[in-house]
Amino acid sequence: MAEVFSLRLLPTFAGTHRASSFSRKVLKPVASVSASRKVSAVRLMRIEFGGAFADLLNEKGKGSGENEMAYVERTLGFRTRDLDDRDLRLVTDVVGGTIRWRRYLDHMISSLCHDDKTFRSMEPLLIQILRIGFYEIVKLNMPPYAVVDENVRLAKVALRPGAGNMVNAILRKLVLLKEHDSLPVPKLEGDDRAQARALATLYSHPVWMVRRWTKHLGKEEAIKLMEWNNSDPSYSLRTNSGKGISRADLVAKLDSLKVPYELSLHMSDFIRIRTGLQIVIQAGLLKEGLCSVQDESAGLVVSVVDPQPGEQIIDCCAAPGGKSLYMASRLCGQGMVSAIDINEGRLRILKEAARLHQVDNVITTIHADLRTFFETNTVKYDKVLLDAPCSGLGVLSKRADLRWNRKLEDMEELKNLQDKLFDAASLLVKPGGVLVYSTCSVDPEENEERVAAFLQRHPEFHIDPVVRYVPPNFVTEGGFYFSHPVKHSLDGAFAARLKLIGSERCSIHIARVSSTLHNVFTVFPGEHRSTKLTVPKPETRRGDIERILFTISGKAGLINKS
Ligand SMILES: C[S@@+](CC[C@H](N)C(=O)[O-])C[C@H]1O[C@@H](n2cnc3c(N)ncnc32)[C@H](O)[C@@H]1O
Repeated sequence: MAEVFSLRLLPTFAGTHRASSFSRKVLKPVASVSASRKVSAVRLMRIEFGGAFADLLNEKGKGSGENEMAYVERTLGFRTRDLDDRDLRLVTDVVGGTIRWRRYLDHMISSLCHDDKTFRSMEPLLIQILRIGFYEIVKLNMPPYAVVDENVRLAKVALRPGAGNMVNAILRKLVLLKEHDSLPVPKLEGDDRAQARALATLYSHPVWMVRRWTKHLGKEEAIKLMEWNNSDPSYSLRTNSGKGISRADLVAKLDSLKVPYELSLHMSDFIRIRTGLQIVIQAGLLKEGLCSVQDESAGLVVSVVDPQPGEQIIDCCAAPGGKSLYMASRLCGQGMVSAIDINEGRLRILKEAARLHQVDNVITTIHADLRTFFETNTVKYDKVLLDAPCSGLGVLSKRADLRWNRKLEDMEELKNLQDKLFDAASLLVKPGGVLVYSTCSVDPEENEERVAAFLQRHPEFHIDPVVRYVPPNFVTEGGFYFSHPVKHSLDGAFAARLKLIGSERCSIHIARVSSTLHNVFTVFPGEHRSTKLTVPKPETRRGDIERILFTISGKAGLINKS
């Protein structure tokens, strides 16, 4: 398709361009720069400044091209031809890799600039073009002079001739250094802090993550985890048995599309693919509801829940619905999955997917904040899944941009939210029922530590070891499920299965301490444990067991006054 030129003024990207870079007209033909390179540069701008996602999974196959082209036109001032399948793969690889290696690439780019100020004052689009060039030369080992040539041309047409000259000078320096095997990389020396900074650059992660992982895992394991996060992600497909599709049916489809695959070792309805996801998307397998993209590590969380036909299940943080859909399909049409989420838009996606997967007769969506849901809800469930909002530190290989968006401060906030949601979810469990707490994090503070804190507040629950539900190499010493990216070559995930004791097994004793304080004792016969809580409500009497247990969980204000 012929290139089309625009004479419009170029807009800013969230105010990040310098004025000189966009208040000018594009006059020169730009056909000589590859479409994938132009799209990659613009997509990187969108991800860094416009909140877009790094992966193309969020796009609906080829149709996304139109969207992409509109962004290209708005940012660069000219259109480019539509992307073909090969271009799409290239964009996915270059964008994912350039984002992952950002810290490492920036270190090298700034080392090859005159001074740090030159780097810091560069236009954002110029930085993206340089990052792409550095990534292609250093990590993809592409023919260096072709890379230099193309990136110089892109800088010239998208910015100005001077920008092209700068790209030329810096990339040529890089090529020379690479040829002499003397790339400017930091040395692993000095005290812990200096080493953490060096590791953060060498493996391109935020320093706080490196410090956290070296503390929790040790240096060697932390490095292995970072290497995993920097590797190309592989994906799994789950066959949609709810629609009567078997794994053999999906295998036949993949064969006909020539997409290489491996059958999952752990789950009978999963297939792993290393490459070819774009082909699967473009062939319409997801759109037709034949399968879902779901990591086996997430599927194993559903195995921990172990949905059985006829059960009432509630998925407390359900959207966009990967686990709800899988649980629904395992109910074989009998039972119910109530899917709550606070995010209405994401819940709509879940509803649409349920229809597509023909499990909408089993799934009911509820738009609510779990923290207050119990105030109006009276139903109790056999199984309660809390797939809590978390840092996502187990899925950094798939979510290339996430590492740069997460901040250390998020962790405290997330832990508080997780505790609140955990307490709220516990109120939905039937006596004798099951509560599963899960995350896609590898961080013990979001996993084991949250469970331990919960059990302190809720002695009415006890750990039900997951050994009966997942393969033994996924079971931790504490009886939890844990998928370790390096050990299992899957995303990181965690799940604890907790059981609420039957109410008949718990007795409550209330002793008056003073006119304003009562001690509430819950006694668990046969479990050799009891808990005591001093309740500051003189009116508190034997009352409703759940309300008292709720009191024990720390919400004394909600105790039944009757
Ligand atoms: C990890 S995601 C859930 C992923 C989902 N289980 C799946 O498998 O597709 C966490 C979800 O929690 C939801 N969430 C966060 N705070 C919530 C709250 N207070 N009440 C209900 N949902 C909440 C978010 O909107 C988000 O969709």
